[in-house]
Amino acid sequence: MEQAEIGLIGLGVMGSNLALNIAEKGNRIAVFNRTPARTKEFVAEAGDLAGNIIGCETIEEFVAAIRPPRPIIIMIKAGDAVDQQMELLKPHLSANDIMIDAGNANFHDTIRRFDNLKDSGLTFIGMGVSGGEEGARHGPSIMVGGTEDSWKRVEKVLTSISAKFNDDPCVAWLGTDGAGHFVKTIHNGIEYADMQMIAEIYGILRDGLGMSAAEIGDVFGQWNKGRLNSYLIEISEKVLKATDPITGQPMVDVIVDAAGQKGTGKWSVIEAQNLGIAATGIEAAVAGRVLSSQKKEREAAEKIFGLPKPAEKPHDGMAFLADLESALLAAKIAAYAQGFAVMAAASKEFGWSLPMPTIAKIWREGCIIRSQFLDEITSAFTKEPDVANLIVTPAFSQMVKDTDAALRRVVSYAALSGLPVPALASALSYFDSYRRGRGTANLIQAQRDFFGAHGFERVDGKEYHHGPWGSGASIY
Ligand SMILES: NC(=O)C1=CN([C@@H]2O[C@H](COP(=O)(O)OP(=O)(O)OC[C@H]3O[C@@H](n4cnc5c(N)ncnc54)[C@H](OP(=O)(O)O)[C@@H]3O)[C@@H](O)[C@H]2O)C=CC1
Ligand SMILES: O=C(CO)[C@H](O)[C@H](O)COP(=O)(O)O
Repeated sequence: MEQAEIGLIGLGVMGSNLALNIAEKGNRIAVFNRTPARTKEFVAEAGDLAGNIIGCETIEEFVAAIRPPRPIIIMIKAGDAVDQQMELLKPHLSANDIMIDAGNANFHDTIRRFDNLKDSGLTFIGMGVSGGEEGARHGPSIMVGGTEDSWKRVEKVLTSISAKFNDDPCVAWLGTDGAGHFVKTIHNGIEYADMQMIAEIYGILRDGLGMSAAEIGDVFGQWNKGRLNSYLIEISEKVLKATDPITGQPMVDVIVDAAGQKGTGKWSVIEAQNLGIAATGIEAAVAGRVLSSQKKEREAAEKIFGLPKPAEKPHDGMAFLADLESALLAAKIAAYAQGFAVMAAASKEFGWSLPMPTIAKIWREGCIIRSQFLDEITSAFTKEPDVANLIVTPAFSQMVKDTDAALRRVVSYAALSGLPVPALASALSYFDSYRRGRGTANLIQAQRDFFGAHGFERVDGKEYHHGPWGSGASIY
């Protein structure tokens, strides 16, 4: 039997769709799944594509079915499962074979796996894949980390299966070892912020203005034709207009308001903190999911405090809807600017030289945060690849100037109505902090010096000084 050019392990949601995508693009692929019944089922359901697929029930059979040197994609549950799978695979591989972890790995694990294989003759690629089930099947955005040589060996097949924005493939080599998985993690962090902000706007429309799910869906449908055009707004409209087949209620109204999370948002926040970058939108989104999951506590608290009466409805409903649209854009700018700032800091820290314009480019199609907005980010970074913060580029500073007043009005309305908008409010505070040359940390420095003799810099000199705090202060 003719050998396959590539192998794939893990026929779950992502792996099975990626395998069909690879087969459809004319590549012969061998597949293996821990539970063999799934492999049989997958091949049986592959239809016309089955001719390009070799289903294997054992690892030995799987490895033998791929032409050396073998590129092998591992698309399984992230974490220990990947280490276990790699250990099972390793003894069967030969020099120059490449193991490609395509799951949502923590980039620290990717660096460790990359280093562990360095002297083995085998190669490791850590590859972020975004786009969910549909993306995997018809064209995901792919973020590759590893050696440049290993990238060149898989570039052709990855380019063939990736999403395309116009004719540009949404796949790129972003740097060594953990670069690809780091960028995927921040992609997901931004995804969390974007989703949280959309949910907060939904909350204002539902609980402040009293709109039905379908009416809110219409609003998002309108916005999707404008500056907020994006996959997440598009699916929000579809979700809000869907009906529960069991009760006939809007589907969204019968879903428990407790969000799951698998780790990438939390990792984004941890890395941002480690790198000293304020990623307030992502932090708010992760905290928002945590609070959402404390449903019983929230219900008990509502019994104690009740809910505040919503503020008086805005007199000009249409103007307020326009404010909400602008507010969402303003907050989105803050979250994306923060995400890119985290990547810039990581690039320096880990020596990756992450290409910001390329990252924005490969997020324009295929991935969950794909949008028109990312094309504008691509243009801004192409003009100024090393800019400190996206919000100071000419295009984005103008957008902020055009929208920040609306964000202020929306956050004020939400605060007066007792409606939680942690991500929108964090974006406003971020702008207000970032653009204010003289802040209030002088008082914090004085307090630190008072209780801990930490010293402070004076506005009229560079050396550290202590204040005249008198008795009771720790320096006396
Ligand atoms: N779903 C999504 O939208 C996206 C997911 N990802 C990432 O892709 C990866 C796969 O996700 P997804 O396809 O959704 O997951 P699924 O739950 O659909 O599938 C999980 C797969 O992992 C296999 N598996 C689990 N544990 C082990 C193990 N110990 N050893 C070997 N195989 C194991 C399962 O095999 P078995 O059938 O035997 O249980 C199955 O093939 C994850 O890292 C996920 O975070 C990335 C982008 C988007
Ligand atoms: O990577 C993805 C999308 O880009 C996956 O869907 C991931 O599972 C999303 O994260 P979480 O489950 O934490 O919401």
